[in-house]
Amino acid sequence: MEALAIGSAPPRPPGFALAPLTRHHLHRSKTLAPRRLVAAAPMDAAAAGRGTGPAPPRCARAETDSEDAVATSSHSAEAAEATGAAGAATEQGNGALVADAAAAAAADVEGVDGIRIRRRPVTGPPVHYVGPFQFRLENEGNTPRNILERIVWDKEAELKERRPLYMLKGPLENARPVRDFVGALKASYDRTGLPALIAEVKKASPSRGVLREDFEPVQIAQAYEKNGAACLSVLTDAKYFQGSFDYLEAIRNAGVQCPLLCKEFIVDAWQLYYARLKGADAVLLIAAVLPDLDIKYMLKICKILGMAALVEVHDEREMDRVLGIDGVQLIGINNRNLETFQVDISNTKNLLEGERGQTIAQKGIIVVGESGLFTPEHISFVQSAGVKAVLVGESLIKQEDPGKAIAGLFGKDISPVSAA
Ligand SMILES: O=C(O)c1ccccc1NCC(=O)[C@H](O)[C@H](O)COP(=O)(O)O
Repeated sequence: MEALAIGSAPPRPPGFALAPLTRHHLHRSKTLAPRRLVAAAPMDAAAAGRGTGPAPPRCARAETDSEDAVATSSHSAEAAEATGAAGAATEQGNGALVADAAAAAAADVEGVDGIRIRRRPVTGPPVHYVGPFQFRLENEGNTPRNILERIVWDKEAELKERRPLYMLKGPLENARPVRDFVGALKASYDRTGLPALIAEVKKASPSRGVLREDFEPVQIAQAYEKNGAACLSVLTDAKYFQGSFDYLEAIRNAGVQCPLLCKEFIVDAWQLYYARLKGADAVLLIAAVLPDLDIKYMLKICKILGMAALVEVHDEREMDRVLGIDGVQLIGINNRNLETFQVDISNTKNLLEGERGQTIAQKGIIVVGESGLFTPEHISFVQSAGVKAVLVGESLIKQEDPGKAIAGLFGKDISPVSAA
């Protein structure tokens, strides 16, 4: 492992000097999306708490407003704040023209960075008070369009509370040694001839609510390991998955040998260091959220930290982007549609057909099939599509004995003991 370079400024891999803070990451829509004045909706817990009262009077205009801005990189929101991006708004008269312009702006974001998830609006939702009542002006620019966007915006707000990076330096030097995540997947595949299992320690999810009431992360992790999981994935997001970095740490400290994936919504390099500090051997990088430049930058940091990166894609476009990035060892194909939450495992097959599958084979990339795997037939379906590993949460965690459920999922006992 290379030496950790943490000082007062975040380390920058060679060739990436100042890249995260340049303004080219910042896409600012010059035209305003149509505005709607609404009573504050429960966008978050705090807002929900405040939103109970008599129906507010209709209000024609806000006194303050802000220009829409879409930041498209992990650092661009900070950059925008630093440069005072929020400005006064002007009202648009022609709704159709404005809608067209908003659509063009959204397409422009994809065109520039290839990401589907917009970053936190620089100004946050504009809030307007009339006497005791609170209103929020909703528009396309400040309203998350799907659950992943909502999660990411909340994550960016949550990260404002983080400790400065230099404070992680000392503890990081004493972090437990990193385990070989990719090696464990390969070894398991070679041992069983079946896709290696990354078993997910997942208490709840936005699509399914609470999956397991009596949630004992360490016990579950131990049971997964005993019954043949190659690696574990530990949800650390608290708000939407009821996860915790403490779970990751506790599992690591309990002597579990399986390498651990920190299942977090990474939007900032700081999270990589923190994940490592808490015992992660691998992290998730979501292509829908991160522009190519951020993925490259984060892959370099992962390498410095000795961690693997599971780069997650949802569709052909994201797959093509990720296949164009050097150094990707693991690609996860998520079968869950972010807009509808529907799970369709044929997504894995579709994305591995033809040239893409060939490129993946040539590059020696391990593909991980993610989400919606419940039966041995599902496992063999994604295996024939080309996956060498699977990431499974719900179908195991909901069973009375999640460890024993592994044999049910694969149609046979895959525990190391059974092979001995
Ligand atoms: O699980 C969700 O509802 C979800 C919603 C929005 C973004 C991500 C989400 N899940 C993360 C995952 O990738 C899954 O936890 C993982 O693939 C396991 O899926 P499953 O076996 O279907 O629990």
